[in-house]
Amino acid sequence: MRSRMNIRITDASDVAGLTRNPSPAFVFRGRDNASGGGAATPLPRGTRHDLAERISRAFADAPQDSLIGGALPFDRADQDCLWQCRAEPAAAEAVSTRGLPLQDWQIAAQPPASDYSQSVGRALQLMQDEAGQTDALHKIVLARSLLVRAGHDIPVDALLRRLGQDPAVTAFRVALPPRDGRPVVLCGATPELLLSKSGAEIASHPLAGSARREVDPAIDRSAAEALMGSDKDHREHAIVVEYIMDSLSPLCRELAIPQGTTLTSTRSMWHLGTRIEGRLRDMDTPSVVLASLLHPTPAVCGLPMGRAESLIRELEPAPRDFYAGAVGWCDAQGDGAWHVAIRCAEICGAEARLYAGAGIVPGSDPLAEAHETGAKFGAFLAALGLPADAGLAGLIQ
Ligand SMILES: C=C(O[C@H]1C=CC=C(C(=O)O)[C@@H]1O)C(=O)O
Repeated sequence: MRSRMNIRITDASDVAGLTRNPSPAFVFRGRDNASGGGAATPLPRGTRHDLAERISRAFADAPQDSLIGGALPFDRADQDCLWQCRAEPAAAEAVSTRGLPLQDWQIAAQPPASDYSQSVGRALQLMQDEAGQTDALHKIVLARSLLVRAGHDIPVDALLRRLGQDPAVTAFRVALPPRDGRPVVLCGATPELLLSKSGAEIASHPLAGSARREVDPAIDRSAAEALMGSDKDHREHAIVVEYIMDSLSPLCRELAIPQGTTLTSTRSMWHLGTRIEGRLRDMDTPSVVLASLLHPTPAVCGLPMGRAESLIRELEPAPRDFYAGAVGWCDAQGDGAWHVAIRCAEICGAEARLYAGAGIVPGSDPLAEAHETGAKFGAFLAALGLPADAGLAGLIQ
């Protein structure tokens, strides 16, 4: 199955269609190399309610090598940001590394790590108070952000190149709606496949349950073993797998978990992961529509979903926008790959807002969850040339 692509779209106009934007509208760098090019046009914006209709209309008169790609927001009521363009073979490009490492930078934790721990504590208290009730909260994923300000514009292409050096991730950049007339991009390196589709075959590879990688190989191995033996992390993980199996099963004639739950890793994190594979009943449903049906999984939201969504709104100080949404691409046959938009930042000029979240279930420890989010910032911070442990500032080591 073709599950990873390298897509580059050039010569895009901005989302509002007001100005020309010379930067690519979307780029995905994974194991397979493929790319799209030519003029990218913004799809009319809308929500998941009219997504299938907009996709079908967009492909109706488009050439066979046409692609749609971009970002779905975390909040299902918000508008997505999708682009249409023609696919073209991947071209090797020289990327300047000028601007990295960042110079004259400052980092602000928003909220501070201690406030984040308090919110985790509140969610845990709520779970305890509601235990046994109908509609009780079983899991919530709470996120925090780091605002990085540099003394110069952040070079997104160079950053993408550095993020893509980890073979376990899909590095991406997606042009978002401009802010005050200035270009905004979502850029990151996600390890989590929400959904890929090739013909009737689909796959999903949810991750939940995490431990920070260690430099010393023996300590690193024990961290992995502790994660694999952790009841709390397996409960946190199983909620995601069950949700995805339940959501996909009505759409599939076959659905299986061939290898069970295994350890997976990026260069900076260990995770529990479960690859799910299926065969669709109706192979004409486009991958982006399937992704929007699955999103948001309890790897980024919680269970029950509606309760978790409203508590996230209450406990997180700022809207997530496209963090914890989905990013990906879809071709005219409906095939494509959509990834969970994590380990990423929204970048505008000299500013990047990095996001990281952690799944909370009964038994979670507020301080450990703050550390976990701190560790999840590590890969992005390192790619910017900043201290990888800057997200741990303010936490007792
Ligand atoms: C929500 C994030 O990670 C998710 C994916 C993998 C492991 C997770 C965890 O262990 O909490 C999260 O569910 C994030 O990185 O911002």
